[in-house]
Amino acid sequence: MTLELLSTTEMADADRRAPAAGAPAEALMEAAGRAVADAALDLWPLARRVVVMAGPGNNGGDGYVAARLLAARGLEVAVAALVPRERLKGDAAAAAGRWEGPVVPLAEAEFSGADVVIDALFGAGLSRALDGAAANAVERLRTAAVPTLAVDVPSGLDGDTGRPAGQGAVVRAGATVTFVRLKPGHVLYPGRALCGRLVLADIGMPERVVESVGATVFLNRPALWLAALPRPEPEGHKYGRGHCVVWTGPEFATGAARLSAVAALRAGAGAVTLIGPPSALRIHAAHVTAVMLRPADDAAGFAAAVALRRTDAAVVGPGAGEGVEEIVRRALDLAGAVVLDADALTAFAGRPEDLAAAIAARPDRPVVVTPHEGEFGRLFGDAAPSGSKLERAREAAVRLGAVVALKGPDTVVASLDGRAAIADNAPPYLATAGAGDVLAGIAAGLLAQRTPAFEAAAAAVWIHGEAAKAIGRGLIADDLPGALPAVLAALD
Ligand SMILES: NC(=O)C1=CN([C@@H]2O[C@H](COP(=O)(O)OP(=O)(O)OC[C@H]3O[C@@H](n4cnc5c(N)ncnc54)[C@H](O)[C@@H]3O)[C@@H](O)[C@H]2O)[C@@H](O)CC1
Ligand SMILES: [K+]
Repeated sequence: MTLELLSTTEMADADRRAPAAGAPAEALMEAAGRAVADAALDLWPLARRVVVMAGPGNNGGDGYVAARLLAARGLEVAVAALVPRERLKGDAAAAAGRWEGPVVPLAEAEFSGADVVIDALFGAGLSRALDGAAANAVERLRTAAVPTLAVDVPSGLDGDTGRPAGQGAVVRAGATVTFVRLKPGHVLYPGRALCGRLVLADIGMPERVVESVGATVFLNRPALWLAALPRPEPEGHKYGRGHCVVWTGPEFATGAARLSAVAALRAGAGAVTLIGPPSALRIHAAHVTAVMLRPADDAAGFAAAVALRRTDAAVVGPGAGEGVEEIVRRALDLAGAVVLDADALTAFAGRPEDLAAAIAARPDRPVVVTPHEGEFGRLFGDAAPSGSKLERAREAAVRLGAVVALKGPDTVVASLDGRAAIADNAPPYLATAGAGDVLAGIAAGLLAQRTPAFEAAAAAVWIHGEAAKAIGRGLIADDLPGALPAVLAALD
């Protein structure tokens, strides 16, 4: 699968440029309709009766093409039209003109007799809520519970945000056929769930047209960052693979920091040191062997411990405890790269500009912040970025001057240069206590080896998801570091 995700504006741009590049719009529509018909036959081979809901634009045009091709294959097809055919324009009008079967007004369509409903009401570019006969049809379709194949997106879904356009109704599809490239709304929740199974169809859009729109959002897959991952040098020294430090909080909350430290080591850091109160280090000593321990009672002690040896990456946050602002500041002062998570972000609750200023004081050294939604909300307080998850992660990256991994089932990694990666490989059982601490450690382990920040964060997110998949149900965070070698080996 190609990695670029096209925004609806970029997709419309590509549509406009296609004819000059040798791909006339009517040929693209014919190919799109054919892909829809093929998917219907493929996914529901026993279906005999099909209702095609056709909207006022080109999405409806694709529906008319699919109707014609399915009828030609002997299926009983009726079109349920949102607007009379005479009101269609351009290619959609031409496609509707070639449909010789029955057309009923959408308001009068009967879904319960159909084996499959094809939803060609609206495409990914819809910006306002479905209303009138369209909204009503979505509700009737829901109660009829007929399998539904969506064209481009389930109608009502905003293809950029993955949320209902204008907070209106959205079709819940069993499968969705989209064209040329996936859109962010196919991957971001709740869109991903509403799409059902995704089919990406090649409709003959010239590749150079897609390249010319300059996509900046990508599916998070190895091809995006593999070339940036460290390759151990055969003659390398352990410090050549980077030294990572992890701040540990008090003795009764050591687990999180330990998960980060072990994950950083597993991700390939040459050496990892836990730094913190001696009482906490005694607990760590009972659990870890390869991780080094260095006592420090406060921020000054932390700074002294960090300064003892070159520190290529630092993790502050997992199990750090309250009031770690000063530890964060020292880490930002002294370490090569810094990963801030959990308590480190909460220490700046409602003061994101203070964190941004501390980050700005160390230009050219990477910072990755890894909030979940709760930490994100606390950090930004009343001035929290709004919009889709993609927009919020991107705005946060710019405001903080850091790479942001906004976690969840569709983790978005946003860089400062506008690139973003959306993950689609996290299994649901990854939502478990301590999993985020492991993610912070993987990112730090990669950063310690000089992986650039965006690539390190995106790779960490993907690797973390794959490790979880390898473990399966019953996963606890303690299992994740041990699952990393197999995932990393598969990348070699
Ligand atoms: N991307 C591509 O390369 C191709 C796209 N095609 C199809 O073209 C579609 C996009 O076509 P359009 O841009 O015409 O988009 P739509 O088919 O979604 O229709 C948009 C039309 O609906 C109107 N509208 C928007 N919101 C409305 C609302 N809430 N109530 C009533 N009317 C509303 C708009 O004013 C506009 O006229 C895609 O979804 C896809 O199915 C294909 O035909 C072929 C190639
Ligand atoms: K649709």
